[in-house]
Formats: sequence, structure tokens, C-alpha cells
Amino acid sequence: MSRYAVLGAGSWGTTFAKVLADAGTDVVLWARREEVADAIVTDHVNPEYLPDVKLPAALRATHDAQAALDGVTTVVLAIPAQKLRGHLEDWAGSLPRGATVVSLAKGVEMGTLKRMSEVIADAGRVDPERIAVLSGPNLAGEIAAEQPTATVVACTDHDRAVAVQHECSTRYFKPYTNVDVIGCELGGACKNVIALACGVAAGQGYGDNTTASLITRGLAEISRLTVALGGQAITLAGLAGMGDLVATCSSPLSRNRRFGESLGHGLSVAEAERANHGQVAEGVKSCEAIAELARRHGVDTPIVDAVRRVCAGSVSAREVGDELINRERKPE
Ligand SMILES: NC(=O)C1=CN([C@@H]2O[C@H](COP(=O)(O)OP(=O)(O)OC[C@H]3O[C@@H](n4cnc5c(N)ncnc54)[C@H](O)[C@@H]3O)[C@@H](O)[C@H]2O)C=CC1
Ligand SMILES: O=C(CO)COP(=O)(O)O
Repeated sequence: MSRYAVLGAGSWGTTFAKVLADAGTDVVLWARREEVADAIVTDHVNPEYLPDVKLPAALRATHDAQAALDGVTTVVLAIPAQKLRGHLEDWAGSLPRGATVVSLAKGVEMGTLKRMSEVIADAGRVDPERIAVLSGPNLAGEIAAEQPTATVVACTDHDRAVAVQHECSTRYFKPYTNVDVIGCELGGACKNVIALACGVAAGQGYGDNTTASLITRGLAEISRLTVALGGQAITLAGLAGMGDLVATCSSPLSRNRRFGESLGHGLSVAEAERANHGQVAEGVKSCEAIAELARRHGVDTPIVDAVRRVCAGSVSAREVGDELINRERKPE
């Protein structure tokens, strides 16, 4: 009998815990703040992140991470990318031996330039074949409302991916499997940066042609980087690549796109953070790590680099747009 602990009760952790409970899987959700765990247990609601969603009565919650991890077969990590290492260092000794560890975070760690599965292997002391990544066009609010959605569970151990696939399948949530962890992770992390670029363009009043151009050329950048890092370009044609780009770059629900829009309106990064109500827009930090990763591997990523410079405040949104459109002409 499988038992899951979901660590992190933000929008996505709470939603994914609901998916698991709806799939009939035994699941406990760890919340950093006691009052959030209490509200989930008592009122079946996460008042801060999903106030309008009634959570399943079968979903348990706790503020005690050790208690949540006790005896589970699968650990799901729903912590923002730049905060994951710190938590894992605390939890490493309590992660059950042999458990599958599923990463939900979409980012690349600043400084180390590591993907989330590498951070988990490193800080959590987990064998790479036990680490799975779940990624795809998965805006939490729509899934919490039970709108039909597909996703990808990637793990180098195919049998583990299949187990997670079955344990999170519901009538509204359809997971596919993949063995290309690198491609799925880079798809999820990099699309946030491209969504920032689309937001910056939208904030300046540009429409769908600009968005589609950025999505498509962004996909070319992500595919090049994936191949350079040992992943497969074909993965990016799927849900974790094109699928997530389309959803995130076009949706008003995306925090990365909204953050970009604020920058496009002329707000500073600090002002845009306030406008996003403190919710995580992973691309703002990951763009720096992804740009550096690309530079070290000799991969050309002009859109990622443009976003990095806008987020660093070294160039204005308007200037960077002009630069991108005036780059050298070349074959597609
Ligand atoms: N929200 C969405 O639609 C989706 C989010 N993701 C990814 O899932 C990851 C988590 O995102 P969300 O749940 O949406 O974020 P969120 O901003 O809604 O919540 C973050 C959660 O992490 C917790 N947390 C634990 N330690 C923290 C710390 N030291 N600092 C800040 N927060 C801390 C917070 O308490 C909160 O429960 C991100 O990497 C995001 O890119 C992936 C797919 C969909
Ligand atoms: O990853 C997501 C959708 O797949 C969520 O995107 P945002 O973090 O931009 O809201």
C-alpha cells in the first residue's frame, strides 16, 4: 500500500495533494505554518492559497515534517526551487530508505546551477533512480477546479514513474510517463523565463504574434540547452515543453507572466514582487542560473539572457525588445 507525504502547502503542493486524495491514494500534506495545517484538517480549506476550493476530507495535514515522513513510500517536494536545499538538509535523515522522491519545483538553483533532481540527490542523499519529476501545463488553480489536464512523470526508473502515474491519476488529471528527467526539468524551469518575456511584451501592449514568436523561439533555446546537457529535444515537443510553454506564456493565471507584465509596465523587480502578492515567480531567479548554464555549455539563449538583464535592472524592457528583434538575420 503506497503512502504519500507532500511537503509544501502552497498553491501547487495543496492542489497536488488534492489530486492524490481524489485518486484514492493515502496522503498527508505538510504545511510550514501551523494555522494552515489546522485549517486544512478542520475546515478542509487552504485559506491563503486556495480559499475557494473544498479539499477532500481524506486529505490529512500536519505542521510536523518528521511525522509526515514517517512510513511513507513516496515523498513529494512542493517547495520553491531556491528554498529546496535548505529544507532537504533538515529532512535528509528522515526520508524513508527506498522511497520515491517526486519534485514539483520548476527552477534551477542559483550558484550551483543544479536542476532540482540534482539538488535532491545532493542535499537529500537520494539515489538518482529514485527521483521523479512531475512537469507539464499544470496551472494549479485550474487543476484545483478539476479542469481536464495532462502532465508528465519522468524518472530514469520507468517502473517508479508508472507507479506514480497510477497513484495520481484521476478523472480530471492524466499523467504520462517519460524517462528523460533532464528534458522535463529544463522544460519546466525554462518556460518560466519565457513566460516572463511574454509578460514583458504584453505589458508593452504587444499581442499574440509577439507571444507566439517568443514561445517558438524560446522552445528552440530550451531544446538546444536540453541537448547540450544530455536530454532529448523530442521531450520539448511534448507536455513538459511546448505544452507548458503554451499554458504559462498565455495564461493570466501564470505568476511568471503576470510578473513580466508588471516589468513591461515599467515597474521595478521589487515593485513587481509586491504586485504579485509575494507569490513565487520562479523565473526571476532561475533566469540567472539558466543563462549561466547556457553560457558554460556554449548554448545561445538570447531570450533567457534578455530576461536576465531586465530582471537585473541593467536594461529596460523596451531596449531589450528592440535588441531581440534586431539580432542578425539567419535561417530558422
Ligand atoms: N502554482 C502552480 O500552478 C505550479 C507551481 N509549480 C512549481 O511548484 C513550486 C512550488 O510552487 P507553489 O506551490 O505554486 O508556490 P507558492 O508560492 O504557492 O507556495 C510555496 C510554498 O512553499 C512553502 N515554503 C516552504 N519553505 C519556504 C521558504 N523557505 N520560503 C518560501 N516558501 C516556503 C510556502 O509556505 C508555501 O506553502 C514552484 O517551483 C513552482 O514553479 C509547478 C507547477 C504548477
Ligand atoms: O508551472 C506552472 C504551470 O505549469 C505555473 O506557472 P506560474 O508559476 O507562472 O504560475
